Amino acid sequence: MTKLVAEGVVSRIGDRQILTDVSLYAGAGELVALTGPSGSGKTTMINLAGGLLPPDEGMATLDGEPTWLGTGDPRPDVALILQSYGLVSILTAAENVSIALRARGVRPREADAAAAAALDRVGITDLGERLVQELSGGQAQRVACARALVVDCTLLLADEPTSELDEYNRDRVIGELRHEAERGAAVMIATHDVEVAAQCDREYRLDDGALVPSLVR
Ligand SMILES: Nc1ncnc2c1ncn2[C@@H]1O[C@H](COP(=O)(O)OP(=O)(O)OP(=O)(O)O)[C@@H](O)[C@H]1O
Repeated sequence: MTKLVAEGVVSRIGDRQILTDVSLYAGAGELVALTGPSGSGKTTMINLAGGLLPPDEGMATLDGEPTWLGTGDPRPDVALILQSYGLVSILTAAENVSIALRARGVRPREADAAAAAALDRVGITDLGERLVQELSGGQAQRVACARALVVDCTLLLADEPTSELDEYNRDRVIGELRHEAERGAAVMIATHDVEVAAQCDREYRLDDGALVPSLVR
């Protein structure tokens, strides 16, 4: 069974400790919330779990293998929804989603069909041909969600994936992340939104880089 495990993770920037001895896990089929005030270390933990950053101490593993590959690129079976989206602004919404599959060796025609279906899942069927730079913040955020949904990943890490969405679209996106968990992925969502955290199965709360044990559920 797929499992993300972080054990004793420490992250430093210069002299500052950003994460202190963080241990957590997310198993296949689970939707796990990572909450905490602004600056508490959620993005750092998501990036580290996704293999974008190496831990200074401890380890993050997926199915027993380190998520950090030494390059800053995530493993192909890991999908991330980044806080900054990380979309290519001069490509269309559909191209941004399709590219995630093409980069994994899927044939263009198949990738394009899957991209259209993923845009449909997040309610932006009609925006496929629009350049990302012409989209609203909430529309672009849903393109970033579609790009993560399309790859059938084993670990999906989402950093504030609904911060720009109205309630309807927020619940729709969380519903799609739930589908990914039901399909067998482990899903971790960093969020400020108590409504989003309430829809998750378990919650880890960070405060100033450390887990708050009484608020782990
Ligand atoms: N590149 C960086 N250089 C210096 N400090 C950084 C850097 N990235 C993050 N930090 C610091 O690390 C701490 C944790 O940041 P992080 O973005 O992980 O928090 P967060 O909980 O995701 O915040 P938010 O909810 O505001 O997105 C903050 O104090 C931040 O200032």
